[in-house]
Amino acid sequence: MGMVELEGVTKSYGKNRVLEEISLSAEKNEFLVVLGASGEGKSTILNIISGVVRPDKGRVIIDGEVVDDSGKTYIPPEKRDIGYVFQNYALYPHMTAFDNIAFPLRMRKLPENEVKKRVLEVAEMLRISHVLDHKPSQLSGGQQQRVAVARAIVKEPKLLLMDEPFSNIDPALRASVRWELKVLVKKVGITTIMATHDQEEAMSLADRVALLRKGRFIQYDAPEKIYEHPVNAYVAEFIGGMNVLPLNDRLAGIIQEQLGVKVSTGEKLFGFRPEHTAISDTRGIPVRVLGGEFRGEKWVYVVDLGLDRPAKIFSQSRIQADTTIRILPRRLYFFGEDESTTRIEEIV
Ligand SMILES: Nc1ncnc2c1ncn2[C@@H]1O[C@H](COP(=O)(O)OP(=O)(O)OP(=O)(O)O)[C@@H](O)[C@H]1O
Repeated sequence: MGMVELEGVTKSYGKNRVLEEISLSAEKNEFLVVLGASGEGKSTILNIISGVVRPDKGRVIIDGEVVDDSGKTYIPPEKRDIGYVFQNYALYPHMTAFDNIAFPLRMRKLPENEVKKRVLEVAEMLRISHVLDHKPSQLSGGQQQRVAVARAIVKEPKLLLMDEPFSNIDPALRASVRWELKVLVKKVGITTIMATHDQEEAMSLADRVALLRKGRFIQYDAPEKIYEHPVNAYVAEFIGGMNVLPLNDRLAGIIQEQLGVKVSTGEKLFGFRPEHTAISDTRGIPVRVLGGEFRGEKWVYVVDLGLDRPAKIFSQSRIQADTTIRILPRRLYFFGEDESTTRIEEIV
């Protein structure tokens, strides 16, 4: 049994069905990311786990204890031993960083010398010792986030929940703050569930990603597995930006002739990743180069395959716009009528 289990959780707000029989299991010390577009219900999931919101149906189990069975059993948030980092951090504005972090310990009536010891320890770990006498308004976004994380973990909870914890941090700093946070939660050894809409953030942090869409988890797996084996065209595009394109008779013919892969009837879409595409002089799918952008380590080109939408490819060298080239994807994905993945073909 995992540290956190959701079993068949359903939640509606009025007529708006937000969660539909979702189940989830996070192992002890796992870093789980709930990924979904805005409004898909990520915060609702965290709120159900923390106990702020109750499910209509299903059960919530933390460390083997049923904390909500959507009936009589309901353990309130303050008794669930959870640390919560809110999207806007929700620091108490009139308190110093020290007092913010100390707050959950003082609520538990710990002796003041113990409070001080623990606050100083966690502040050092998060490198905010020098700003402990500052009020939130005197802190940078990154420092505020660290105070919020410190406040959430200072009582050594069983579980850490974080709702979009990087959204208020300068994009240039996000990658390093993200990395620090991952190192920290692994060092402390705490089961973490984080909500985000940012697939790159999810991929870089998660042991496993639970991808939420239309009230359900459509894929729940390690980031590499989702990247390599997306269950459908939506996941393929959302995770890592695969080119997903309609498969007409002309393209099916080119794929068979040039890449040696026979297309089956019923396969309606095909896909390939920009980073899996080589440019070939001898064979491949002919495309017209519409334009490109220099990104330092590579060029990103938009190319036209004669379909209703263009594709992206990466290249190490400059290609003239308006020329026709041949592209050779290393791996091709095929999707059926309902857009689920039918097969993956390695091109040799
Ligand atoms: N208290 C509430 N009353 C009514 N509707 C709500 C309530 N809380 C959330 N909702 C609705 O439930 C849906 C899911 O909201 P939720 O905040 O869980 O999504 P989210 O994925 O976290 O989105 P975001 O990333 O924008 O915060 C939305 O349609 C939202 O309007």
